[in-house]
Amino acid sequence: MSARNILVINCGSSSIKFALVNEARTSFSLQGLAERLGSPEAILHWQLGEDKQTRKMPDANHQAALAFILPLAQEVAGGTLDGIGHRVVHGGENFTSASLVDERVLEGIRSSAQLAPLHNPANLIGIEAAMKLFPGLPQVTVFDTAFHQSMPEYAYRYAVPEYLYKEHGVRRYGFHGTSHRYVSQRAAEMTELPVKDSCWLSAHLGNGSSTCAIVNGESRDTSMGLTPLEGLVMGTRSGDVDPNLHSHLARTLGWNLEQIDNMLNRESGLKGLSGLSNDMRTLSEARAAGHAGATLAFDVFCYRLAKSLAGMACALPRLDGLIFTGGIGENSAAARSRTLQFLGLLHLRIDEEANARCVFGVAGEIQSKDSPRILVIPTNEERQIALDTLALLDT
Ligand SMILES: Nc1ncnc2c1ncn2[C@@H]1O[C@H](COP(=O)(O)OP(=O)(O)O)[C@@H](O)[C@H]1O
Ligand SMILES: CC(=O)OP(=O)(O)O
Ligand SMILES: [Mg+2]
Repeated sequence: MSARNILVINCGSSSIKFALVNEARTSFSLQGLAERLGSPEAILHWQLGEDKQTRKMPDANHQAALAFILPLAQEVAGGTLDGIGHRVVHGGENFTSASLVDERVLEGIRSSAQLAPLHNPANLIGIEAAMKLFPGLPQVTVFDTAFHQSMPEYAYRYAVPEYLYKEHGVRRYGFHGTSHRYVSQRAAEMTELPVKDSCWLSAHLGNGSSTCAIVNGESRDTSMGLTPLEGLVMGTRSGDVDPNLHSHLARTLGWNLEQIDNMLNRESGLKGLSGLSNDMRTLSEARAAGHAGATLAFDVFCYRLAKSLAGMACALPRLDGLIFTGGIGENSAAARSRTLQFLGLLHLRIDEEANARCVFGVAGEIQSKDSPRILVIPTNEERQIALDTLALLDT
């Protein structure tokens, strides 16, 4: 049998990553990224072999970007596609592993959409567009939530009445599972610590950000919860706030639920704190120019990240190291350094020269002597989704 080709579509909250993955090769024949979607700076980058191209798509949303991306992938793949793997953010308790798309699966994703309002609708747009263009191909969904199904009950339950869990599914699910799983496996390859005997903290820092405690290759706790709003400060999401903020805003400002949801999911985080941008690159430039809001947003982001990592350490029997990944984790040496200033009590110390080297896709160890390992590992959700898709097609 010749090596198979899988097209992977990863619709994030403000981006679409896509890749044509051949099971026999580690590099992608086609890969790309549509980013800053929904803004005047929306732009599509793709790479075909060595050839890099860029196309500005002002104000393009997910649908508009897919209308360009899918035909491009179809053309490059010719008749050689064996399946399509889709990232789906929220699978609730309905899905604990990858699934072949059918009406039941689509309904399951729709029913979880309220819990992931920035994501599941985007994921569905991707699946439906691909089904229309490639009706004969198997479509597979790989869920962010699946990896965290191994959390113990004391980590996933909220301290609210039991019937809310039993009858309404109110519990912590966690997200970014595909990324946390991928980087913990890569960490094993880089360090020769076997997956089955390893204890990692992982920080996935993108537009959405989360931390995870991974013991022997299994998630034991993670910072996101019922929805991808809990936990860290993110691009436009607040992360943790006092739960009474909701009733406070309703009582004092007369806000309705939609206004509160919108403020917490789309107007908060780095964007809300800085008053400038949700994008860490823009904030880095502004910080260098002395912008007070950008400096505060950066500090709150790093301090809250450190606090979350220290909390996650409770789930580990020992600490082998910390992994940084995601757009900010892979590229912002400044954010890594500032975060580690707050983590001295975990004996985590950074080597600034090594830290400065690990940007733009360079993986490596950045700890100083006598510190547990600190790794920078570019995530590759696309490759992991392709592998999961192939594994499902084999069953
Ligand atoms: N060179 C860089 N320096 C600092 N931040 C960066 C850099 N490159 C990308 N980022 C940040 O990474 C974030 C996007 O991360 P990414 O993982 O690509 O997002 P998504 O969650 O949409 O998949 C943005 O905040 C962006 O500013
Ligand atoms: C779950 C989540 O936050 O995803 P993203 O980082 O793609 O926004
Ligand atoms: Mg992402």
